Amino acid sequence: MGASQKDFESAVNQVKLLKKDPGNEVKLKLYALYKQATEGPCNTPKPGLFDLINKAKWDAWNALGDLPKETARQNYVDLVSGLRSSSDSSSQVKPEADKKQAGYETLVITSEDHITKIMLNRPAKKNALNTQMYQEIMLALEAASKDDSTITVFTGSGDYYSSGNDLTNFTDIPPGGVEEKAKNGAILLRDFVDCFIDFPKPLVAVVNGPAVGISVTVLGLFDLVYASDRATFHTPFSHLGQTPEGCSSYTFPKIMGLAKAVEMLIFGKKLTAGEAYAQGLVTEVFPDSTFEKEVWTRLKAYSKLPRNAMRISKQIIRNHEKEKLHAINAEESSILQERWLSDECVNAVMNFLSQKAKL
Ligand SMILES: CCCCCC/C=C/C(=O)SCCNC(=O)CCNC(=O)[C@H](O)C(C)(C)COP(=O)(O)OP(=O)(O)OC[C@H]1O[C@@H](n2cnc3c(N)ncnc32)[C@H](O)[C@@H]1OP(=O)(O)O
Repeated sequence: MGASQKDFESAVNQVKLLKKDPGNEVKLKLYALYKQATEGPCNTPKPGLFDLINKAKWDAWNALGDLPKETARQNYVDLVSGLRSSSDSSSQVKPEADKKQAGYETLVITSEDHITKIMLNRPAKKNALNTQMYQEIMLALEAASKDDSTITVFTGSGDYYSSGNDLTNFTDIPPGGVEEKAKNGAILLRDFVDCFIDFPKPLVAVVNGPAVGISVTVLGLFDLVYASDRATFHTPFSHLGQTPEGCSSYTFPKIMGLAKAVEMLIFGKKLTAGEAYAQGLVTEVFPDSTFEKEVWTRLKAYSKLPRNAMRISKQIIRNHEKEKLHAINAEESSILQERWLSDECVNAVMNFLSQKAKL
């Protein structure tokens, strides 16, 4: 026997109580099954090209064709039941409360041994950077620049360092339309990268796993980059109809030479940790089995060095290029503002959102 109307209504209520966000793909399935169960086959007009969210919803509903209402109702109830069991065993990192700084939702920030650690904490989304995470990182860097730590460390929670810009950032269109969205995105990007250019203390990346897009490009503004041998470095900008950011159009050719930078930034060649080390992007690679232990032992020793000497040395090394980096950041952000409106970029993002096409 199929699910009753009461089972269905109860499942609809349970969705609102899920502890863990099931992700866009599942939300689309739930939406489509709900519409099919309550209204039958999709017969509304297809939304326009730029109405990304409603188009994705329409596509999901329309894909169910003539599926009977009763079957849709049963499939909805089964899907929710599966989600409830996996939501109960959610595994986001929850460190000891006394060391953790409050007020951040997408980051876990701890201060210990003169080290402020900023951990990207959206493991279920491979630590993709959504708008909130960009904003929280800027706040965290501002706070770390003033706290009593000597060094600041970025790392990722779970198996990824970060999968780069959260592609769903493109779907939340404001009343001013896609032009306003692109303009706001360029301002956010510019402000975000400026914080890395201006950061006054030694900045360290502990790259625990694969890194994509903007999480790779800003590494050129870090002072140390330690990588697990599981890490990879990927900047698939052309595949996404986009162009380099994070000052990488300048820092990468400077770090690794023009030929290797072009392979990464134009052709999207993914580097292993060993290759990234050979090309100067990574300071040192460690076996994954001993990565955390070796890196943190090293960083704890470094963090005891005199604070002012380290800060002033960073200034001497970096300050003469700051103005240039700000100008490059402004130019890269403004070029991206136009790119985000291009068919190439819109199609690539829609492709990811609708099919979850993998790189
Ligand atoms: C202010 C704006 C500034 C913008 C600056 C410009 C920045 C540019 C960039 O950073 S370009 C790089 C953008 N990133 C990507 O294109 C990566 C897209 N993701 C993938 O290709 C894959 O997810 C993967 C290879 C990273 C991992 O694959 P796999 O191991 O098979 O895992 P899943 O795909 O199942 O991922 C799990 C879960 O996470 C969601 N997710 C992963 N990465 C992103 C992302 N970048 N944006 C949005 N969502 C992402 C994925 O959809 C899954 O979600 P689900 O469980 O299905 O809900």
